[in-house]
Amino acid sequence: MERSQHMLFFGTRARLFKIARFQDPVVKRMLSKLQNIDKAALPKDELREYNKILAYMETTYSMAQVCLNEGPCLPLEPDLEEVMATSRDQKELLWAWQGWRDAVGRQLRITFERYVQLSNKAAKLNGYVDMGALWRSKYESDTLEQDLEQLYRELQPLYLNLHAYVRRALHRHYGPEFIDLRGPIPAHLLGNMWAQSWVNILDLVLPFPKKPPEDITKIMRGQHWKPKKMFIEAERFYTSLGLLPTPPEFWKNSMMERPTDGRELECHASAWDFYNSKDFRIKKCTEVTIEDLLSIFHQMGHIQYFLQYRNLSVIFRAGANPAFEEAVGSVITLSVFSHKHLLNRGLVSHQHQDSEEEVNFLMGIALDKIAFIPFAYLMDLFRWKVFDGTIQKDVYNQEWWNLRLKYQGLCPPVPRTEEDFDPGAKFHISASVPYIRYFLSLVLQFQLHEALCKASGHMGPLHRCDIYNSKMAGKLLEDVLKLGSSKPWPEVLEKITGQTEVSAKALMTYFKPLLNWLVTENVRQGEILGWPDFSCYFEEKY
Ligand SMILES: O=C(CCC(O)(O)[C@H](Cc1ccccc1)NC(=O)c1ccccc1)N[C@@H](Cc1ccccc1)C(=O)O
Ligand SMILES: [Zn+2]
Repeated sequence: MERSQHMLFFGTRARLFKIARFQDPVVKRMLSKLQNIDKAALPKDELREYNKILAYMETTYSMAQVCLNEGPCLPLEPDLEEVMATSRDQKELLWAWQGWRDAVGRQLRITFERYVQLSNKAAKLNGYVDMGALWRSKYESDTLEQDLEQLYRELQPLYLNLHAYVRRALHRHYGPEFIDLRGPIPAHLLGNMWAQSWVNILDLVLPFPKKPPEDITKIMRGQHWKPKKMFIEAERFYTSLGLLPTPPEFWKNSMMERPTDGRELECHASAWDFYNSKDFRIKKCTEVTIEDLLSIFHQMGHIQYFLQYRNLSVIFRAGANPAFEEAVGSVITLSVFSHKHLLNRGLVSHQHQDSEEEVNFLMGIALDKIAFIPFAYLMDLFRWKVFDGTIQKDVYNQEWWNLRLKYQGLCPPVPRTEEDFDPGAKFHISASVPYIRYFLSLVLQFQLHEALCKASGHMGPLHRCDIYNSKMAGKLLEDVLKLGSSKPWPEVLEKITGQTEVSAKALMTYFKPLLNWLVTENVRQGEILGWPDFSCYFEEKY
C-alpha cells in the first residue's frame, strides 16, 4: 500500500505533463515510465481487495502440500519436485502430478477470475486496453507478438525433432499402452512438475548410454558442498569477469536455505533490490544439486544487474527489458555448464569429451533449453488471451490444454474438467509474474553468449565456450548492465552484439551438431514429427 501511495503521488504529477512537448529524450523517457503506476491506479478499496487476492493466490501456492494416505504431507520444494525428477513409476508420478493440481490449481480458480477483472481495470486506468497490453508495453515494440511468433516458428523444427526422439525413448521405457508414437506425450512423464524442463530424464533418453555423463550432484555432495559455498562459487565467476562483488549486507540479509524454525515461506527463488544502493538479497530454499547451483547463478545475475545500475535514478533501476534481466544470469550458466568449466572447477574428472560424449552433453542442454521453448511461449499466450477476453472463464482449463497440446505436444495423463485450474499450479500464474520474458531470454542468452565468447577470444564451437576470467567479456557486459532501463533495449543489444534485433541464429548454431544427430536418428526410426493422434486417454482410444 505504501509503495502504491508513493507511485500514485509521483504518477499523478507526471501525468500533468504532455511528453510530446519535451525535447530531452531522457526527460521524455522518465515521464513515460512514471506515468505507468500499475495497480496503484485502482481506487483504495479495490487496491486492498487486489492485494488480498494476490496474497491469497501466492500463499495457497506456497503452503500447498500433497499427503500420502497414511504418513507425511509433501511440499513442492524439495519433495514433490524430487518425485517428479527421480521416479520412473508412472503411478507415483501421476499421484504427485494430480495431487499438486488438486491442492493448488483447484483452490485458485474462482479467485483467479476476480484477479483478471481487477488486473484489467488497473490496466485501463493506466491507459492500456487490458493487462496483457500493459505487460507487453515493457518491450517498447508494436510488432512484439509477430516477432515472437517468428522466433517460435524458427525454433519449432528443433523442438519437433527433440519431442519425437524423447517420445520414442519414453515409449521404450513405459511401453505402448502409455505412449502413442503418433500422439502427444503424457505431461507427468517428463521429469518436471510442469514439463518445462526435461533434463531429469536424460538417463532415459541418452543417445550413447555407454558413455553416461558424470553425476555432478553426486560429486558436489562427495566434496561436501554446502549452500553458502554454492553462492561463493557463483560470486567468484562474476568477479572473475571484473564485475562487482556482492556487499556484506547481501551475505547478512539473504535467505539461502529453507528456515528450520518452522517459518512457512514461498520457496520459489527470487532476488530483491531494496533501492537503497546497498541492500540486495536472494531468497532460495537451496538444496545441494547441480540444478540449484545453476539457479543460484541465475539469481546472482539479477543481483549483478542491481549492483551495476545502483547509481542511476530509481526510475531507471531495471533491466533494458524484462528479458535482459532474466538473460544475464542464464548467459553465465552457459559457460558454467560447459565441459571446460566443470573440468576447471573440479566438478567433472574426464579430461576430454569424444564426439559421442559431446552429443550426450548437447542432449542434456537441449532437454533444459529446447524443451522449455514452447512452454515459455504458451504461458503468456494463455494469459494474454484471458486478459483480452478471447478465453472466457468457463473454458480456462480446456483452453490451457489446447495450448499445451498445440505448442508442447503434451496432454493430461487423466481427464481434466473446468473444476480444475491447471495453469494455477505454476508459480508465475499464482504470483502474477509475467513469463514471456523467459522465452525471449532463452533466445537472447545464446545471442549474448556468442558475443561475449567472441569478445573473450574463444575459438571453436559455441557449446565449448567458457568466458570465466575474461575481463574483455566482463567489460562488454558491464557497459550494458550499467545502463539499466535508461536506453531503449535495441540500443543496449547493439552495444554487445552489433545487432538491434533478437535473433535465434546463435541458438541454432549452438545446437546444430545435435539437430544433425537428431534428424538422422529420427529418419532412421521413421519417426512422425508432431502428434497427428491428438489425445492421451488410452481407455477411450481402444
Ligand atoms: O522463475 C524462475 C527463476 C525465478 C526468478 O529469478 O526469475 C524470479 C521470479 C520472481 C519471483 C518473485 C517475484 C517476481 C519474480 N525473478 C526475480 O527474482 C527477479 C525478476 C526481475 C528483477 C529482479 C529479480 N525461473 C523460471 C524460468 C527459468 C529460468 C531459467 C532457468 C530455468 C527456468 C521458472 O522457474 O519457471
Ligand atoms: Zn530470474
